[in-house]
Amino acid sequence: MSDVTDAQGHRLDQIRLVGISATGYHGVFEHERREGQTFVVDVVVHLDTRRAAARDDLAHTLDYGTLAQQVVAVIEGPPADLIETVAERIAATVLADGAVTAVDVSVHKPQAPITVPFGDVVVEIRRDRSKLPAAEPHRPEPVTRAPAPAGPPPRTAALPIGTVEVAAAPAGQGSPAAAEPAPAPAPLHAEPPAAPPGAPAGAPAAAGFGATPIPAPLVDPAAAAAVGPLGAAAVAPPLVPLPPPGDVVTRGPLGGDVQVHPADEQVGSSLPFPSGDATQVVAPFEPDATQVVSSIPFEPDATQVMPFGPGDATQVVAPVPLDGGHDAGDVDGADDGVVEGEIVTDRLDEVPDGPVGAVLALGANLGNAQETLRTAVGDLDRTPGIDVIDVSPLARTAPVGGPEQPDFLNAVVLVRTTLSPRDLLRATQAVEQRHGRERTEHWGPRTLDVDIVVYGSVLAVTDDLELPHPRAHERAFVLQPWAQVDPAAVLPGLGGGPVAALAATAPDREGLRWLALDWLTAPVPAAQWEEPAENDAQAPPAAPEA
Ligand SMILES: Nc1ncnc2c1ncn2[C@@H]1O[C@H](COP(=O)(O)OP(=O)(O)OP(=O)(O)O)[C@@H](O)[C@H]1O
Ligand SMILES: Nc1nc2c(c(=O)[nH]1)N=C(CO)CN2
Repeated sequence: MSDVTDAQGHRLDQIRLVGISATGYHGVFEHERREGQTFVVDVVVHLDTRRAAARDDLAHTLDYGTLAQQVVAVIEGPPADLIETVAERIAATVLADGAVTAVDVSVHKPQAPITVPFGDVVVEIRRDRSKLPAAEPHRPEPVTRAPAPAGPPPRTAALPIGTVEVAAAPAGQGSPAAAEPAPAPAPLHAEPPAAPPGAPAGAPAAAGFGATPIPAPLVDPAAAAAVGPLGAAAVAPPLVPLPPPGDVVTRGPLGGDVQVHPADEQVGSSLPFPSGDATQVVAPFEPDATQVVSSIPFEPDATQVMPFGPGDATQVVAPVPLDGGHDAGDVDGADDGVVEGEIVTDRLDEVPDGPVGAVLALGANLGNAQETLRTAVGDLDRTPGIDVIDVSPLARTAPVGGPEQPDFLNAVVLVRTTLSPRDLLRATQAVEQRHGRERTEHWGPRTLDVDIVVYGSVLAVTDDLELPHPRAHERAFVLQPWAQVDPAAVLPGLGGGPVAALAATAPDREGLRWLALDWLTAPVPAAQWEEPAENDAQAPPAAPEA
């Protein structure tokens, strides 16, 4: 495949891991699921290896030993019908490391059930930060698990709710062949994949897709492929002992060659480091206050800012003006040297270097609510600096708080924005106003409400804008639609966590009824408003027949 370049057009370095083989149970045919066969994988990781080289520090690159184990875990993990799916899972796993710009994955199936003599069958894909994988990364189980039952792993498994933080297996733990099957990745879309080459007409569709407790997200597959799971970039590779220096070409632990290819030969270990210290490439999301506090400036690096992925450094924005006139703790505005009338800006006014994923929650319960929401989605998409990436199914929800009022219609919209957080707030408020929003009563009825649920992984508390939205973590009318459109989403910050799990326990979850998947294009039948079914809060309507 062609080279991958950085923003300046320089070829990126590569780590190649070739010929990793393991037994998997992937395939359309029953005998493939039963007996298993050998799968062979090649991976080319595109990244900048200079930082690691300059510091001679494994923490700043991808550990190829871990990479090999992850590949084996996917091969040996939950069966998929297609090697395309296996390739996506591997790509997602590799891209979960924020140091990686792009990855090429080839999955070979040399014993494929093809009825004519053949040498090999290979699926080769490239995924990067704009063409994201259409599968979830491999997430290792916590190490204290009961032994896996004998025999091939199950054909389907539950959505790995609650396994957002990866407890990576320590280096050398067990042989790869003895590794347990990974939990089933959550599918990104509900479209049944086509039968693989060689499969007879009418071969069963992929059972691995959509067979999760949470219904498959109801999105256009093309859009789904462009949208990364929020949790994806939070997965940090485990650290293992540093290999001997200078092993430019060594034998991989699984027999394949692993090669490190610096792209720029002149770059030596004494290279002065460009702006941005390693501390900026921080840490996966940790729901622990002591972990999320960081003093880094709000300068999302374009290569780190992943749509809906907290791969960028966690940013905590205190209400501090850029001129540094405040103490960080000085939030009361008193004696702060601010001249009345002066425009005070803080980091929420800073424009990001590249597009940032944000999640917007829309609600309406006055007027023609569905029409309002539909128009509002269009308004948002037409706003310069905002691209609508995906829209959740529509939910009818019982009002939470406030006076007695009609039920709401709620939906969640995933956007990518180049606006600063505060400009995004202004833009959403402009859309509210366009639809006649009046603020008369706290939590009162409204023609349109648009809240910013998250903006990248920014954590901020200021007078006019709080991120994530301070009540998002407890609102099923936000969490349920969000989990539908991004099942792997993780709400950052205190009280945050996997959105699907939060949704399942949110106090207002019983008040939610799904209305429509295709609500942007089709009217909601009035009958669905009147007679919500019992206990259907977890189940949005089935996708319309193709
Ligand atoms: N993340 C956020 N998204 C939207 N508004 C926010 C956010 N954080 C703070 N605000 C502020 O909240 C103010 C009140 O917003 P709004 O009138 O929409 O509240 P509400 O919808 O009635 O209640 P809730 O905030 O509980 O949804 C806005 O003027 C805005 O400045
Ligand atoms: N069901 C429901 N309840 C609410 C909603 C809402 O959008 N849906 N919004 C509120 C304030 O933003 C308060 N209560």
